[in-house]
Amino acid sequence: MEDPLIPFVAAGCVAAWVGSRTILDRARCAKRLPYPPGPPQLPVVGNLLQITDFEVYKTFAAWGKTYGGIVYFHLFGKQYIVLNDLKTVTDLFEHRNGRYSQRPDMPMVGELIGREENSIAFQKYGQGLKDARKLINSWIGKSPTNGLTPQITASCHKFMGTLLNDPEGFMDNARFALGSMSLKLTFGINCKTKDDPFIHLSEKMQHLTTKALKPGKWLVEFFPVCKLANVPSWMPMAEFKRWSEDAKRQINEAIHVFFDYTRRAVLNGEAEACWAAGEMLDSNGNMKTGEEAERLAVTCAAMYAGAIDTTISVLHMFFLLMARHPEIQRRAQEEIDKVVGSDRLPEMSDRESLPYLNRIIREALRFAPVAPLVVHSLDEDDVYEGFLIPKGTAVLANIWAILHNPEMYKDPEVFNPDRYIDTKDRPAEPDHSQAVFGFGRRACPGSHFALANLFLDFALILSAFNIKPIKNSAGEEVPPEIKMIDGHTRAVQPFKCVIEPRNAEKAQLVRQAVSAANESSY
Ligand code: HEM
Repeated sequence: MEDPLIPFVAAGCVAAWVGSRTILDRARCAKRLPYPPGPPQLPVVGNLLQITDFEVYKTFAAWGKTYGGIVYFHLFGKQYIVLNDLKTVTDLFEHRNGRYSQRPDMPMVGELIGREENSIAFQKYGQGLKDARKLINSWIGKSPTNGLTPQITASCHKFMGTLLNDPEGFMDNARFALGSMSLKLTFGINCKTKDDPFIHLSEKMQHLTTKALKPGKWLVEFFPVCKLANVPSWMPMAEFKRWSEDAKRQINEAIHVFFDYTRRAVLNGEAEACWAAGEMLDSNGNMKTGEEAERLAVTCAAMYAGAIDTTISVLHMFFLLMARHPEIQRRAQEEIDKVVGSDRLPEMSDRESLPYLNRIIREALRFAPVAPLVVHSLDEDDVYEGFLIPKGTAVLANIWAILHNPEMYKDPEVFNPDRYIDTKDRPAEPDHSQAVFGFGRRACPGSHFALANLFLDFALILSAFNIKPIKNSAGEEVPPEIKMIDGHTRAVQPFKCVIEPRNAEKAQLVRQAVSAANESSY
């Protein structure tokens, strides 16, 4: 813990709280139904000592083998349920979505830095969230790209240009390409370089949110009853309070910086076509103000936040997988060459004609789910298969366990795009890759957009470039290792690979596409 409060105050509160919770819980269970099964718990800390693994979803999956698809545990009395298989997740998050669309209380990220109010993903379920999701759906919710193909294509082409000119910087360049496309589509902001102040501001917001979400970092997450969140920030050890106040201020300021940029452009008659500009005026042509404008500003800011860490994680993983699997890369290139020919680059309209590439996308999503655990909650008690699920429980869908279930996927730790087709030796395995986008009424509203973007990036990269492992001093190729950074989304640890054009003609096609993209208004 970085910010421990006065230890004896905390200890007293903990003991009192956990004691009262335990008595209440026992009384409740005696009268009512049992909680789902789970591993044995210690007094006070509950299951804390059993979830020290940094890939905690693997621990949960192992619990699933002993206790079944639905597992109960607690940390300092805070109640959790893990759903380890597709059936339980579908039963609760999809079939009972009216009940399981809430987010649990998250004191640091939700309350203290204000993301319950100034984001979509951490917002409590209610009319405000429904309205925001409706708006996002009208921008990007429909299949396949909601008329955004030219914008996505221009952005992907510019990214291809950076692979030619700065292949070693591919990880940062990919992030910049996605981030700048997001700011352009949402606010009409044109970012030319990675040092653009709007990019910096967006990244700052991501960084603050990620820090607030870091598991185990904040004592306040576990002891809401002590009202740690309410301690005055001047107290000597209330560092977490001072940090969160500052983070909240920075996030709120940033949201308004973006929004005000577009508002000024609209008022000056200079606004580029973008989502924010399209929504700012009411039906009488007057600028929206007050709560309405505030809600719009928050919804717009959510687009960068929702898109960046998720999509970039898949894109980085793709480079890594291609460097590790030259035979898969070659097969995909052969498919693309056959369909596209040699005198043009792939386009969005080629999507249906490239089944092997589409299997690579599915398999990349399954192999390394970006958000291995997705958390929902409920506002009233529920009963499932005879077990009590108390209101307020953090209910975690273990997406990693679902997509790595050895009963469904042979050798789940192997990257194998062919697992989805029938062979003479075995039937096709099911495609549940959509699970990586979450479930029910909280499912990702950006999934169609993300998949279209990933398709075009993957197709263009494979069409024009070879991705290879780097060589060691003995001249041998050393495939990059799969190493992840865990957080609320999983990120690929920085790695190196060789990216070079397949031939001079492909490099020329990329240059032409980049010039056209730079000349376009996208
Ligand atoms: C590969 C890319 C992506 C992945 C894997 C992904 C995954 C997810 C997941 C797992 C959730 C939580 C779902 C749940 O609670 O059940 C989510 C929520 C969300 N995503 Fe995505 N996402 C991706 C791309 C995007 C993009 C491109 C956007 C927007 C442009 C976006 C916007 C959002 C928003 C606004 C939410 C919050 C929804 C809510 O809480 O109601 N995502 N995403």
